[in-house]
Amino acid sequence: MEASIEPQYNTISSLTKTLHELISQTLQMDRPNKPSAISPSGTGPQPSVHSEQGRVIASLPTGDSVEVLLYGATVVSWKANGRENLWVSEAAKLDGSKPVRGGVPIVFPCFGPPPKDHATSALPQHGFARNTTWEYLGKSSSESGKLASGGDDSVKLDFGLSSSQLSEDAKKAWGYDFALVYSVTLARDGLQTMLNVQNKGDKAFEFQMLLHTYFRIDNISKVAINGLGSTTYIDKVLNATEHQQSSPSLQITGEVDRVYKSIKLDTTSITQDGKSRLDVTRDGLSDSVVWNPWIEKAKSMGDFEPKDGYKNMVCVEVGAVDGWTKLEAGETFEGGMIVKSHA
Ligand SMILES: O=P(O)(O)OC[C@H]1O[C@@H](O)[C@H](O)[C@@H](O)[C@@H]1O
Repeated sequence: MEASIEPQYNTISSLTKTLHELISQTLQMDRPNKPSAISPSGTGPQPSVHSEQGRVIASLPTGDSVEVLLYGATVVSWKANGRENLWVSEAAKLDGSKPVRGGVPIVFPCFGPPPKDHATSALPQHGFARNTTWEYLGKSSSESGKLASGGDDSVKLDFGLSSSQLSEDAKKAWGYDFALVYSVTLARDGLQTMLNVQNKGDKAFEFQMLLHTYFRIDNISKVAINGLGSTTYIDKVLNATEHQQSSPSLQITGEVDRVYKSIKLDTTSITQDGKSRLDVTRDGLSDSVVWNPWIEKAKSMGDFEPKDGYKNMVCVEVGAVDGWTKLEAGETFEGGMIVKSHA
């Protein structure tokens, strides 16, 4: 039986307070590299952050930038070295009417169509996080984490979503008391996106999560995905049967929809013409999905444009999707990725 929610937040200010408390708890967690404040030194150009039309845009003095829609906390652009690294469909809806086809939609609390016999069964495919409007919590600090740069070379944006912000339908379908904080750190040497999941209620819940990242690439026929050799995967194109990838490198020559489980190497690399293009490092997560819809599936998706856009994108999606992660009352989980873009 699902837990019922007691109304937690009577006012917007108590919600904001709770989310800020959550952030400060997050910042106090035992991490190898504690966050440091954005340098107020003023000795050189500083990162800039501004919001406009439901999105938050951060830029570094180098010109690198990131844009995050409040709808779904979807990262819709990440530019590094003058190049866009994310693919967004020309027909993507950015008005909150449906999840964004492109960028980095957040999949939570279920991946794919939820199983009928699970507490998520009444939710839509990939859950509610990608089609709910999040709150911008501010640029609380920069965080070096596995990124080398910090201080003036990086900026961290925090976004929050809790049970009280869900639509009535979503609350009814998944009545747990939770809080999510999504931290997007733009640094000179990469982008870090971390999802912190907290069980705020008195009942355990199970969830899956995934950062459904659409990477922009020049030409799919020149691309290889490396770091998934000797890994077991579920092939959703082949009736969800289980296989093992023997080759260290995957070339994409048709529809691919694979869930790689318990991956041994932390980093999955995308190479183009044999040269490193993007390195995707899992942090606290052990699964990844590789997806390219190819010709027919791209045609069948109304919001996928241009129709031959499958040649310019590949999804490498880090997550916890093999089975379920159980979070006891009061417990917290954190997972995400660090992506490096090679010029
Ligand atoms: O069309 P959606 O809901 O955004 O999903 C896109 C794809 O997302 C991938 O993560 C799934 O593995 C695919 O099966 C799915 O088709």
